Formats: sequence, C-alpha cells, structure tokens
Amino acid sequence: YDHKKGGRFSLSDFDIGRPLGRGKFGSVYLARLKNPEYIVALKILFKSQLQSARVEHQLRREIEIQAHLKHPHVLRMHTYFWDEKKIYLVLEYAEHGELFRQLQDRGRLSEGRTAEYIYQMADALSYCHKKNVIHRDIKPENILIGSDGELKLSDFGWSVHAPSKRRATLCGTLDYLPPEMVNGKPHGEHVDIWALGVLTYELLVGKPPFECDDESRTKRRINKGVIEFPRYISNEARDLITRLLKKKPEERLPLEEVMVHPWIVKNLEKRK
Ligand SMILES: O=C(O)Cn1ncc2ncnc(NCCc3cnc(NC(=O)Nc4cccc(Cl)c4)s3)c21
Repeated sequence: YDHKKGGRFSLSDFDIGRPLGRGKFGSVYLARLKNPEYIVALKILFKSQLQSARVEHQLRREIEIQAHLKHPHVLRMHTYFWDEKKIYLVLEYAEHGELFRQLQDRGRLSEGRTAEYIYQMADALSYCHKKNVIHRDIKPENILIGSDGELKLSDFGWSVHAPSKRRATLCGTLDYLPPEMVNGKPHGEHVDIWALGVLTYELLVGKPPFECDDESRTKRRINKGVIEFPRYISNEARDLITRLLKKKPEERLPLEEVMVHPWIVKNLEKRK
C-alpha cells in the first residue's frame, strides 16, 4: 500500500465517523485511515480558537512530548496534520471512552478495580517521569479506557518537562492540584503523585477529597490536607492515599513503591 513515506496526511486520507466528544477547542471524531484501513480518533482543532486562547505553544509542546511517548497505558498520538483553518490530532482510539463516564455510571468503583487502575496509572506515570515529562492534568476526564478495559493516560495539553514554573492561568477544577501548584510555587513530577492520590480517593468514594462549592474553600482544604474517609474504605487503601497526599512533595510515596504497596498487591492477586 502507498502509505505516506514521511509525507503529510490530509483529511481526504480518512473516512470520518461519529463524534466521540466535544472539547473546549474542538471535537473528536471516530475516523478510519483509508489505506491501510486503520481506526483512529481524530481531534479537530480550530487555529482561530487556539490563537485567541494563546495556547498554540502548549499544543506544540504536547505534540513534541507525545511524539516520544509509547506505552500501553499512555494514549498514543500517531501523528498530526493541518490545513488552512484547522489542526488535526490523529490519536489512538480508546473504545470504552472516558473513565469519568464509568465513574458517573457506577457512582464509585470497587477496591479491586480501583487498585488495578491505580497500578496502571502509576506504571504510565513512572514511564513519563523517567522521560522527564510531568502530565499535570490527571483526572478521570483525561483517562480513557481501551478495548480490553485497560486505562490510557490521555491529553498531554498541560504536560511539561520537569521542573516547571506554570505560566498559563489554570482553568477548570482545582480539585487535583497539590499545595505547591495552588500556591504558585515551582513544581516537579510530584504533582502527578499527589493527583494519583486524589484519583484513588475519587474512584473509591465518587468525589475528590477536598471538593468544595467554591475555589477559595477548596484551596484552603488542599492546604490543610485533612482527608475524611467514609467507613467503607479499607485501612490499606487509607494508608496508600495518605502516603500520596503528603503536603511536602518529596514525602509523597515514589511511584515504584505505589506499584508494590500492600493494597495494590493484595487486590491484584485477587483479580488474577
Ligand atoms: O473524545 C472524547 O471525549 C473521548 N474519547 N472517546 C474515545 C476516545 N479515543 C481517543 N481519544 C478521545 N478523546 C481525545 C483525547 C485526547 C488526547 N489528546 C488530546 N490533546 C488535546 O486535546 N490537546 C489540546 C487541545 C487543545 C489545545 C491544546 Cl493546548 C491541547 S485530547 C476519545
């Protein structure tokens, strides 16, 4: 087949299918490369919207970072191309959509399923951190589910090379931000470990640990760092979450130790 030897793709190389979701800067469609036949997710972004939000540099950095990431629990960006008005991201298709929707449908997840998911995310983050990439936007909306039910860390639109001083204004939920980011301090890869702790709590409980109806109260709770666990959360799960949600970045449990934590090991054994 005459696949493009280093040449650029164009929209006419794809059949476009149903919309998969709508984002802030554009929509994602199921699509199929015509030759060879290959299913992808195609995110279509409007240059005008990227320019007015001044995020072109963020997108350029994401494309650069994603080009070097290849891991079973990281959603691949196969390639990208553009035309006069739009930029197209050719992404791995995650058949079962967002983890966010699964959590909404179920309310909260079992300790077994959550432990398996957290193991996979710790594995993905350990891989990214070894490549000096911090994701910085871990939350159920940015985690997709593949055809075998495996998790795919996705959307590196906020990722950077560590260490970093965030410049763009944060938008969206503060729930996943660690104290050092909430207080605008320089931050490193430990921000992802904090977010992994928030994710573990949210999957088990159905809402994040410091959630409040207004931002200033959420910021206060993040800085205070007091975690209330519902009765049904096991002691081992509480232990892991507490070791991840340490105020001091360097005190947070290293990812390699997360992957062998008793709560993870016990639940992975049971799932075999
Ligand atoms: O579409 C859905 O709602 C869910 N869905 N369901 C299945 C499925 N399979 C694959 N991908 C999906 N969604 C796209 C996930 C992304 C990955 N990478 C991104 N990067 C990005 O948006 N970057 C970006 C955008 C605008 C500005 C800047 Cl600065 C950066 S989005 C899927």
